[in-house]
Amino acid sequence: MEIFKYMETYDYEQLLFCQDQASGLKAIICIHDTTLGPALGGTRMWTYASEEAAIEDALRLGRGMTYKNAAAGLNLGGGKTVIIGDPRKDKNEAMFRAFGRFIQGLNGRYITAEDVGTTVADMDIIHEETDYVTGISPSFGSSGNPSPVTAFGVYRGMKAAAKEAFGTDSLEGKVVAVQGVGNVAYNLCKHLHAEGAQLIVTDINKESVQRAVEEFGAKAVDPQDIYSVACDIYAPCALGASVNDETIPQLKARVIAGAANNQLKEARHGDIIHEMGIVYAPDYVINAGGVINVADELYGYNRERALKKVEAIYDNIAKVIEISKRDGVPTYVAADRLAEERIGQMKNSRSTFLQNGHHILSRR
Ligand SMILES: NC(=O)C1=CN([C@@H]2O[C@H](COP(=O)(O)OP(=O)(O)OC[C@H]3O[C@@H](n4cnc5c(N)ncnc54)[C@H](O)[C@@H]3O)[C@@H](O)[C@H]2O)C=CC1
Ligand SMILES: CC(C)CC(=O)C(=O)O
Repeated sequence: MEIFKYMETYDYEQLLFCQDQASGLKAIICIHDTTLGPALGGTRMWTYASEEAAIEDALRLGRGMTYKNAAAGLNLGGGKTVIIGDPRKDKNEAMFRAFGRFIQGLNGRYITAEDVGTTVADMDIIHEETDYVTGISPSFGSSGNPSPVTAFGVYRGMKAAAKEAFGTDSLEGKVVAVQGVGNVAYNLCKHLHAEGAQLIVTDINKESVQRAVEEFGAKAVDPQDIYSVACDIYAPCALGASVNDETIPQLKARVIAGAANNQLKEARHGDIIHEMGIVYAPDYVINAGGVINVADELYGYNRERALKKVEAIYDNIAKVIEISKRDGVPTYVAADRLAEERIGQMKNSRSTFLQNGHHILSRR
């Protein structure tokens, strides 16, 4: 990968490699765009097949956060971190302390939170070194684990997409195929089960599947079979790129609505599903509940206020569908237009000179 070429193509600001030998920390922080404010995005810990795969993930996820935060109406830019390692084996206190010091060194340009492989406990350790971390324990006045709130937002967005596809936003009796029943999807399943949806689930972790079977009466299938099951809604809630050339021909669903980031392997897959008449709820619009929740900490966390904003993901998905129909474009393009319009307007207003920080004559 030609990194600078890639950064230039998608207008990235900064990519940082952080290494701490004693703790084994290998982290890549990507700051994509800070037009709207400091870059906020979680930290993913994963066993990447190669360093290149980790860099690509950081870059894609960081850019996704710029669009997510802009489309959600947050005054935040986009960034993300990936830590290379196995979250079940390689974590230690010193690793997250070292990482916290690197974040502190950015002086507020980047604020972190949880993502796949990291927990509230990890954020609490980072907090020992920096204030630029959200989703820490509620005892600090923070919002805690973002996953249940992300799930609530996905549930709301799924209803809006269902309204478009089925003429009603009731999910009662709808069959939902859920890929990955981790932190977010477990909570999503709770909402869906309560509304009377039928669940088909899969996960590479057998215990997670068993929990969904026992608690929600879900039907379990093998990971490779989740794409082809007879269902109304496909909810990708594991990792990215599950909508691709191999899986699209297998899909029976009329709606794709789930929590995973970067669901489309490539943009053209969004065009294909659009042509097939599938209603796709763009990933970064529907899964913004977590970031909306942690961002509320910047104003003094108020859960009621945060949940009200997350509830409105229903309206945001409806708006994206409306733009898609008005402009005759797939929903992923409509979502990009929504985000880019806001960033573009702010970029322009920021071109006005303002003397921030030191006085221009302070060198005297
Ligand atoms: N946690 C949050 O608040 C937010 C999460 N997301 C995204 O939602 C997705 C899920 O996040 P979490 O629930 O927090 O992560 P998680 O790690 O708790 O859950 C992911 C689940 O997917 C399973 N999985 C991985 N590969 C799989 C495969 N090939 N087939 C089936 N299952 C597989 C894992 O075993 C795990 O149970 C991720 O893409 C994450 O980036 C997006 C916004 C916020
Ligand atoms: C988990 C969130 C709080 C932020 C984030 O990284 C995301 O929305 O993907």
